[in-house]
Amino acid sequence: MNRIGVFTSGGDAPGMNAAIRAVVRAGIFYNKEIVGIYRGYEGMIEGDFEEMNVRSVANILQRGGTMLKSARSKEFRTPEGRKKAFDQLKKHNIDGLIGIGGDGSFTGMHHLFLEHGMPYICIPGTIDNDIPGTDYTIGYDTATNTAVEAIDKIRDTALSHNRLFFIEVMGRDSGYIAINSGIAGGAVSIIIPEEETSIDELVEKLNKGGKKKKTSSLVIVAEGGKSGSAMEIAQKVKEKSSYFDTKVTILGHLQRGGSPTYFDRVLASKMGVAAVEGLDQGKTDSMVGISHHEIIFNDFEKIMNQPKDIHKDDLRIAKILSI
Ligand SMILES: Nc1ncnc2c1ncn2[C@@H]1O[C@H](COP(=O)(O)OP(=O)(O)OP(=O)(O)O)[C@@H](O)[C@H]1O
Ligand SMILES: O=P(O)(O)OC[C@H]1O[C@](O)(CO)[C@@H](O)[C@@H]1O
Ligand SMILES: [Mg+2]
Repeated sequence: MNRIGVFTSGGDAPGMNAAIRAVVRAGIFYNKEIVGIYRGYEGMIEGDFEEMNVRSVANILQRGGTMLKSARSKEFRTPEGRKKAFDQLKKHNIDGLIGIGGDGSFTGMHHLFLEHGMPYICIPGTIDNDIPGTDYTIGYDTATNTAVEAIDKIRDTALSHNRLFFIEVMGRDSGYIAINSGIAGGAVSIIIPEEETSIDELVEKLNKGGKKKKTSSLVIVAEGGKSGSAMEIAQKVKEKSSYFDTKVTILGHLQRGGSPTYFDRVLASKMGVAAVEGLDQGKTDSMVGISHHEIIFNDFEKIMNQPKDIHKDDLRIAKILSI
């Protein structure tokens, strides 16, 4: 393994830059050549490559976003698109890949490996924390802290105006950001895609709070849930009870940006070094992860066919605390 390509793919996540830096510096430390691939699989198909050196990654550790830029590529989902990407990698003598991205990006690398034998290691970088085989993905801690900061601010207005707020957080089909920002932000209820939510039970809970002189409430809603968006849930609640002055805030992409927390920087640094070492030692079709504070590797087949369990106990705790 002499020349390693590094890229970021899927939604950007705070800490991706720290991971790129770690891959480039560890690669150079182990006498490898490192090639940066711009715009994820889109840039891989087009051959948008650049040689990286120690200085290419100076002053990026603390920055949000990704200096290599990111993309979602439709073409890479096809065997023809992946063949084009592989031809570009061969043309540039790249003999191993380190991709930083979410479950979709990992699946893409797996297909490239199956079809063309390109060795790779995935570094889990997504705010969603929705990849099995690691306790944490890069960006999740920062995004959840950002959500909590926003929730605290909304609470000020909720309290001052006696309002009920529905706050929608990101997480595609994953309730991680919702559960933990909900616990940290003192939400009365947390609605996640992994669990059915009864609107009647929610209204009953809110009414109960109202009777106990609770004048304001925050409900955290994860996007992509079966009960609908925060806007739709708020509407359904309004139809069943006119008791509340109701507002909706969608936090959206502000959760994806900003300077990474210390946790995400350290996680990204550890995972970046481990990915280079793993690839150099012959590991492939695998993802670096963290479990009980230890760096681990998991093969694609072992982890990607199982759902990541949402912590049922966290939901239980949220329910106890929101009486
Ligand atoms: N099943 C698949 N087969 C081949 N390529 C895939 C597949 N799924 C995803 N990809 C590729 O990976 C890219 C990124 O995937 P996706 O948009 O799902 O984001 P992700 O990596 O899961 O990150 P995030 O969820 O944080 O945005 C896709 O645009 C596509 O090019
Ligand atoms: O920025 P885009 O492409 O709209 O994607 C939004 C999605 O990306 C994420 O931020 C990360 O996967 C999800 O939480 C969200 O559903
Ligand atoms: Mg994903």
